[in-house]
Amino acid sequence: MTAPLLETRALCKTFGKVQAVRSVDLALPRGRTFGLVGESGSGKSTVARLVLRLIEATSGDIRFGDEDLRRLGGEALRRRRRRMQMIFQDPYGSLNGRMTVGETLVEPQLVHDIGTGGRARRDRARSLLREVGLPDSAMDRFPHEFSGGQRQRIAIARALATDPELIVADEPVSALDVSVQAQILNLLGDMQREHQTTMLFISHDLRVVRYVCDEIAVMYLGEIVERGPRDRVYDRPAHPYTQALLTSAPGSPRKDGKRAKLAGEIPSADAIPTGCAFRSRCPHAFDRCKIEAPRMQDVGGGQTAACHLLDR
Ligand SMILES: Nc1ncnc2c1ncn2[C@@H]1O[C@H](COP(=O)(O)OP(=O)(O)OP(=O)(O)O)[C@@H](O)[C@H]1O
Repeated sequence: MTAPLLETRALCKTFGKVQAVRSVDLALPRGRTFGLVGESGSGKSTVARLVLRLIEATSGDIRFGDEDLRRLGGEALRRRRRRMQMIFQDPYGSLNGRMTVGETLVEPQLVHDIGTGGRARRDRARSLLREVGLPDSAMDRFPHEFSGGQRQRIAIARALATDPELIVADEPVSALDVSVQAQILNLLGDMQREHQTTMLFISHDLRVVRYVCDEIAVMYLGEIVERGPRDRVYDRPAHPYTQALLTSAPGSPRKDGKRAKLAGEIPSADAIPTGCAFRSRCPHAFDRCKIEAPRMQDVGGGQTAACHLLDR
């Protein structure tokens, strides 16, 4: 095993009384796609913003390569940022409508001092467009002239323009028509492999995550409750929350009727249940779950989960 590209230890973020991220340990292997799943409000986007240092952590560590990301400032942080890019859910909002596609792809190169001269940068922009399946003629057009899927292609090309080591994709296909989602997921997968980029892929949709991720972590109310290689987590989910998410997913193949669907709403992050945070919705909750928070434990095959049932 090579050292992970990105690692967090006991990462926490509070917004007043809201505990958005609670002691998250992550390790993203280089050149792989790591999926972070959970319902809306589980803290996924906050983790993304923390690791890109768009917001400051309340406590905990973030290591990027051999650097302590939370201590970086000034020029060193700027250099680091060049190696990290984000792809957002909304390709309409994330592209500047007043810039042509060519300008959109040249600008990050300028900001980060990549390439020498306008000509080289425009050549690179055209080659990025071709990579994401758009013609050279797109260079002089504006984002609004493209469909949602095409705009997400432009956003992917822009993310690649600085040759990043890490791409954080936050719900990158959730705003797209279902018919276009698979194309964009394929493209992201191809790009990731081609460029050997490490990707943190965030989605509430387990089907989407299964499609692209090598490893998966499941978040609930700011904590990671289960983690492991993709097939292990899908085929043998150990945590009742993961089981319920899988049973509740549209098109779920699990028709064995043994597993409960996800009941009720996720509690508010400013009133997290004591003990196990999932107990208020867990069909298996018992006394111990009220008083003691379960620790992550090994369930074999590189999979870990935090549930008292595992001790039974
Ligand atoms: N700037 C903020 N101020 C206050 N609370 C916040 C802020 N950002 C996030 N939160 C809260 O933190 C919790 C986690 O939010 P976050 O957006 O990270 O979840 P998520 O899993 O990404 O969900 P979604 O998909 O809806 O964005 C939520 O309760 C949210 O309301």
